[in-house]
Amino acid sequence: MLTIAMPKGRIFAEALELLQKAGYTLPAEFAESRKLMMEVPEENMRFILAKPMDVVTYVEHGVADLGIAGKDVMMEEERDVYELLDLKISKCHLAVAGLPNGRMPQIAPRVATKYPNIASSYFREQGEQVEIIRLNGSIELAPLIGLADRIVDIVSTGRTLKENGLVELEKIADVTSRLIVNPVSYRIKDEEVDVLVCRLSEVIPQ
Ligand SMILES: Nc1ncnc2c1ncn2[C@@H]1O[C@H](COP(=O)(O)OP(=O)(O)OP(=O)(O)O)[C@@H](O)[C@H]1O
Ligand SMILES: O=P(O)(O)OC[C@H]1O[C@H](OP(=O)(O)OP(=O)(O)O)[C@H](O)[C@@H]1O
Repeated sequence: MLTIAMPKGRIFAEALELLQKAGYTLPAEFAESRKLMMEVPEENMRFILAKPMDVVTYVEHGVADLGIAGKDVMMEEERDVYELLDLKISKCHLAVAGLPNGRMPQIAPRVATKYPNIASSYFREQGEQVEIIRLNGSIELAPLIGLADRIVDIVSTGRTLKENGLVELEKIADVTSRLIVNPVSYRIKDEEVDVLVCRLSEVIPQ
């Protein structure tokens, strides 16, 4: 049996659709239920539902064999998991944004973000020393209220930036969701994992 950690939230629906397209029959209540663990004996699979940032933790600890996680999450922390497939769902990108004409102060510019490691390595590579302010959401608020000079955040349609009068300044990286696997599961359940990978590969959007 394979245990798969699914991310709650916006990736969930797209990931579920991909699994269904790949021919997996999943219970109808899966999308609506509040249950966090569900067995699908006919498919010899078990699903757990986790916060997107936590999926990789379940997989790394081996309590889930596989998981679906955004590339942003994979970039933020180096973890002991393998990336098997780019599922090409939940497309977005990581970017630096700020107020139009908002200058970076010479001394200790502040950058608000949910991704402190990505942001600090990005600015380090640019040769800029910044103070990172970690937030958990509504990142676009930070420059508006004077908490930060820049933000590093996900941009998809650009609507959140636009509606808050911010502009994208630099793109950091493209982001899509990935199928990840625990290294030990990959070794001992290789046949089951390979079947899933093959079936998903055939339905990944181009
Ligand atoms: N606006 C977006 N459009 C497309 N994909 C996005 C967008 N924002 C985030 N993502 C991708 O979806 C993943 C999960 O984002 P989501 O907002 O569902 O989770 P979260 O940030 O943990 O949210 P919350 O804490 O509000 O539940 C991110 O890691 C990223 O890969
Ligand atoms: O370019 P857009 O299509 O507007 O999408 C980008 C927004 O989506 C995400 O926020 P989310 O909705 O997850 O809310 P959050 O602020 O709680 O992270 C991200 O952090 C941006 O704020």
